[in-house]
Amino acid sequence: KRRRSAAAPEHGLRLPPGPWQLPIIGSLHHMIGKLPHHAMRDLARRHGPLMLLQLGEVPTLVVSSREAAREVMRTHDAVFATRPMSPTMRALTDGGRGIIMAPYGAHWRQLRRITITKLLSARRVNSFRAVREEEAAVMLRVCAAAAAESRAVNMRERLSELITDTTMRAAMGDRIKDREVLLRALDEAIVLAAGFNPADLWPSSRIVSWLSSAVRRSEEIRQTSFGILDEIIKDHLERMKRGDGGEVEDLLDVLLKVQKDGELPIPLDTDVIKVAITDIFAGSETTAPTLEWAMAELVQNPKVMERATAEVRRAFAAHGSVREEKLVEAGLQYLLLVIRETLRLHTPLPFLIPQACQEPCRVLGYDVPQGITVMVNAWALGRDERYWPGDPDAFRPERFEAGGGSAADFKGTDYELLPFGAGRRMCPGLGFGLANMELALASLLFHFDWEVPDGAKLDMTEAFGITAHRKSRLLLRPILRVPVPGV
Ligand code: HEM
Repeated sequence: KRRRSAAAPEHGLRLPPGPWQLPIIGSLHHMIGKLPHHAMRDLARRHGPLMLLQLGEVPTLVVSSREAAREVMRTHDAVFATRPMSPTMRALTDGGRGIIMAPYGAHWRQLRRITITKLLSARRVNSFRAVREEEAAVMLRVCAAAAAESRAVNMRERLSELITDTTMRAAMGDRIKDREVLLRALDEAIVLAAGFNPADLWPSSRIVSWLSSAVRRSEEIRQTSFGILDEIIKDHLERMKRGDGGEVEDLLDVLLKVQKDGELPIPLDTDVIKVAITDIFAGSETTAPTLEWAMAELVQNPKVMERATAEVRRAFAAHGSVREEKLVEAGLQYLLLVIRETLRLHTPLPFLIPQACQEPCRVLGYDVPQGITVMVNAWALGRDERYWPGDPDAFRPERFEAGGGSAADFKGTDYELLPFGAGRRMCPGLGFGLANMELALASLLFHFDWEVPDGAKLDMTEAFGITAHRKSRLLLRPILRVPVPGV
């Protein structure tokens, strides 16, 4: 077959290869019937680790090897440190004013600094310890009730509720008006953000944008959530004035204080605070699906489940429940590897968050044009036979132990394992996310054994969406082994 480059071949440029294209749809026909990250892995096997696609009108560079990822995220990190802005994203994020979608520059740099030093620092994450423990206890009580009646638990519901409630309390406390409306708006925003909708694929077409409701709807959603956040901010400011800030300072308090102090080079306006708070929810969307996959893999792999359970029960036998303070002391090594292995196989953001090339650049001998969207197929890297020889698809946390075959970790320096990305735009919520995941998993395994209700094999199919979640819901029956306090 004839290979064609996605971007117009300019004079003397050596563009990366890619599959043949059709008018208007570009390369999209190569992806029909498959999940995008699966389709792009299959295409990359034929066209190579740097591949040009044309997704509708949008020229896209797909990165699919460790070496190519290192070039993009380390060697040329600054060149690729901006985000492409689709019409839907522009509407949802008020033109990229939050941290996730902000173009690279002074505004992003300032928000990133505030996020790292004040919102998601280790100290701040620790300050929400009690919130996490209380919410985990709520989940455990629901599981204990199910166990008492030999009922199965809908894990997706329980885990989503756990993460949503924990995040909500950390972000803006627990006295929230219109909580349900806000959560529904945020949920819908996540679906719209997945892209691959006509308005984002053909941004220049007026007919398409007129026919597609995505941008209109995104605008409405932002207005709804901004309206609710206005009220919440008003409440916070009144409480701060009264000196009644609640027990734990929440993230909105922190941002409002930063705003009031007024010591920033770029004043923090209230709309930016609203998008920044929304970003915290968006970032947390990855956590519950990861926990659900972890539980699914554990029940499918009884030996792993046994070892992880034994480790938690040994560490907390004397306490009768999992306490986060002790969790850190106990250092549940194996459980952490279970999480690492889950993130490898079920990379929650299969393409990370798209980046864009800010200036013409050479990568692995190819010319990469300015403005092109860059997608790193982290999911494909995590399952690549070259980096995980022998059993790339097997769930085997032991692979990360000494002599187990891989020393890779997800800290952004091992480019075959990139669930949190790497470089300047790497996830600043790693600590926040891990704290939630560790406590939740340790608690579930400490108190209960888990089984599939009819002993059937689980369906491990993934659903379409910006996060790689399970297609079928996960129903598991808990069997109480250690009493849940207060039940
Ligand atoms: C399992 C948990 C999580 C995973 C796998 C994950 C993954 C990612 C990835 C892949 C990126 C893009 C990195 C890049 O472009 O190189 C990212 C960015 C980001 N994440 Fe996370 N994330 C998680 C949890 C969280 C949590 C809990 C929060 C907030 C509380 C959060 C906040 C953010 C923010 C604000 C960014 C944007 C950073 C920027 O553009 O400068 N994440 N995350």
